[in-house]
Amino acid sequence: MADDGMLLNFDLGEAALKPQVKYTGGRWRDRSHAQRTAKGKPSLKSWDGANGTPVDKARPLGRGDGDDGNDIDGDRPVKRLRTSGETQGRTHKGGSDRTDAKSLSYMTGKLPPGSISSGSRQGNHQMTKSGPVTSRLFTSNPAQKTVFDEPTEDQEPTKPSNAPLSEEAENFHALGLSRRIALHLSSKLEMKAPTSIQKNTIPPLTKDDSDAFLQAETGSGKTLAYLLPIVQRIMALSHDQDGTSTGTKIHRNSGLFAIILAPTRELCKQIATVLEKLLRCAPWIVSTTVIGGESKKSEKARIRKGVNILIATPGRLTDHLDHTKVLDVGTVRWLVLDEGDRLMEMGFEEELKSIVGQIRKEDLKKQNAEGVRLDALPQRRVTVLCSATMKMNVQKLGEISLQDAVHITASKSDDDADAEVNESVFSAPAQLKQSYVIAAAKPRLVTLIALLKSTFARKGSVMKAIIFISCADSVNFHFELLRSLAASAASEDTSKTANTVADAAYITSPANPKISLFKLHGSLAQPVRTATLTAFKEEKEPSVLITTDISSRGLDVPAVELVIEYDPAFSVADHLHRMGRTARAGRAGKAVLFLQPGSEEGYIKHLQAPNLSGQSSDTVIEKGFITPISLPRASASDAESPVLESEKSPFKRAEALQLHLEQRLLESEKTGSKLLDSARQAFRSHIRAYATHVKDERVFFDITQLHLGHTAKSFGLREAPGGIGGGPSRRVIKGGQQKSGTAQKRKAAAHDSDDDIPKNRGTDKGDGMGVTDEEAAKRMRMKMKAVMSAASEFNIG
Ligand SMILES: Nc1ncnc2c1ncn2[C@@H]1O[C@H](COP(=O)(O)OP(=O)(O)OP(=O)(O)O)[C@@H](O)[C@H]1O
Repeated sequence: MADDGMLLNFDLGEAALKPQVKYTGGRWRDRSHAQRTAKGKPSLKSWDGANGTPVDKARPLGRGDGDDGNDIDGDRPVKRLRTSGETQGRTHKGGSDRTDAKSLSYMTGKLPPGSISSGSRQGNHQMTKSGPVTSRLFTSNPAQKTVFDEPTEDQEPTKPSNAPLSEEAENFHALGLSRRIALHLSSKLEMKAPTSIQKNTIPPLTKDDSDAFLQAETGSGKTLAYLLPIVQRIMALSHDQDGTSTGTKIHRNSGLFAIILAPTRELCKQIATVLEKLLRCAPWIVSTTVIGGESKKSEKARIRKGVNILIATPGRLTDHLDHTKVLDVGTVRWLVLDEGDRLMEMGFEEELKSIVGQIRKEDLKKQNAEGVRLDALPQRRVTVLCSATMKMNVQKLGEISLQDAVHITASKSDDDADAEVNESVFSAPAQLKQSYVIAAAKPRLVTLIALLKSTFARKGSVMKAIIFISCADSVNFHFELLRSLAASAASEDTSKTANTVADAAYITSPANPKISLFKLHGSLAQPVRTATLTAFKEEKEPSVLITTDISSRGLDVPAVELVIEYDPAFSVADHLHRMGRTARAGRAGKAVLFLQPGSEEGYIKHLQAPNLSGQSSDTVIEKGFITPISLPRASASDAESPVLESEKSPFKRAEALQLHLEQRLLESEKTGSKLLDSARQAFRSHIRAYATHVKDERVFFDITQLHLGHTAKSFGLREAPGGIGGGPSRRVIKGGQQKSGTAQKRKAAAHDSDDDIPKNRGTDKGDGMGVTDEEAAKRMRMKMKAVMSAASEFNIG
């Protein structure tokens, strides 16, 4: 019975069970009174002997909130027993926050309506007959310290800080771009005026030959800020400002003039798309990508045919520099390092040094192979470093790559720019509405579902949302858990996105009966990654992308209106990049950060975000589960979705949903769906990933404060699985009690599927998102060792 999900959810207090006397006949009030007198309980108020304080009486066996029409307390809301250490001050409207065994078991299909099972409650756990326990959702959660501000009246909408400037004030031609480009931007790309960073970048980069460090908010148009001057100056070889031909013909074999490096394949492809659109006004200029995960042979062939602008991941470019003889960097005038801090963070320092070194080593050719003078191009090699945030490692990258660089920001004056640098206010776009939810570990999962459910309750309120999760295993699990069962059962789909796109369950509403669910992480094959991202961008129905930090940088999907950080980012800079997937180019957007009560609450102040609003998981659950929850259909042929209709209050629905999810996991063992295994694996990787927050922020994300049992519940597990660093199966990390085998720890670290850590650079020299090899494992161990110093009791470094 351990795993059959038959739960006995009765609250009998701490006292030993006494034999029950059953009273029949007469009025229910008299029966109730007699029953209570027999138990020596004169009134409904009881006394908590342990605390010496009066407490609300726990509900007797088998009496519900009216589920069975046998409610002894009539309409009076029945409160649950409060136990020590439990969150204080919760008042759940509409009755008890717990769900009776009877209704839950009925809901999970294990008990017929009307039947009652017996058992005993131990602490805050529910016993099944054979002993294993399942912890209740709303009890024994750590108390939250944060006091939420009263919601203020609707304020004036904040003026977007990353929007294009007004057309009257600025235009691209006035900044020094040719009429041809300016016309193309306004007529074909619908860009009439530049953004601030474009306004400040285009003039110096089109006229001067200095290196530059571009820094501006997410979604402020940095890509075009560096691309436009490059295209302008290459075009100037063959056409003057008014578009008149200079008589010089430039074509794909005229030389490689610019190399753009970006940390992920997705970002490279995105930059390539922007550039392709731009080059439609100068089709004689040819660009291409060289990125990991694609055929090196065809990349070589494209390089041989000739290319003027190359977009690459550092690993793959180093590979081509070493092995592709036709790759001549003598004519290269620009090296752009997009998302510079991320490039360094991913461990590409050696590759970057090698690339910069090789490009500098080559003599600068003043004319190309055909003898065409390259005077319109910079007379020295220009390096442009680009990021929304600046970490210390960017400084190092600057030292490696920049010489006499100018620092260009979106600010109006140099003074403002200095202030930005000094104060490190590389903030989120002003119009982005930032908020956080304090959710304890146990109700985290249902809180997420409640948030999504209220998000999609109204048609058109949100079209696209992104959920950030710390590691690939956890992304896989949450995708499988939240997808429609009918879709996974009937999987005859052989397309690339067969396992990464599905209909969502649980979060649909009458207004949005179809919501598409997507998953993306670095352990997926490159064609799957590309197809999934394209499908997400093109999806017309409301859609949710569950992803790792692989999507946190540069990804530009303008229709994203909501970002949820279900697992907090590993650093504040990453947090800014994640939130920056919404509120782009002046659009509105919302970002919600999940934090747990306790040390994580300190992160709120650390963020120093203006107008950051907070709410409790109770509030989210109340809003989200105000209407019944649709459970997934068991098969495609089921006409109606089963709905949790028997549960009437949002909190009862939340508990019922949690039990349903736990039940699904247990039943998956029988059906062979591997959901339980996936949950266990996700849990392990999640714990490991939690230990990799940057050192300065580990005071908030303190692994010693994590309660493994409670965290397991957020993965639908009834107990914490073993295998975290090779230790025993049930552990609570507290006070450095943990010990585990080193060999297994190394193994665990080496197989961590966290996308934040490059794994594949020893062999394919790609972008670090692929199969683990020995060298990568060694580097990873070193990195893990470094980041794990504060978690030594966890011993997985
Ligand atoms: N002048 C402009 N007018 C209107 N839209 C623009 C303009 N410039 C860029 N955009 C749009 O703004 C969005 C964000 O641009 P981009 O991806 O270059 O931002 P970014 O600053 O590089 O962001 P991140 O730091 O997140 O990578 C894109 O959808 C782009 O098409």
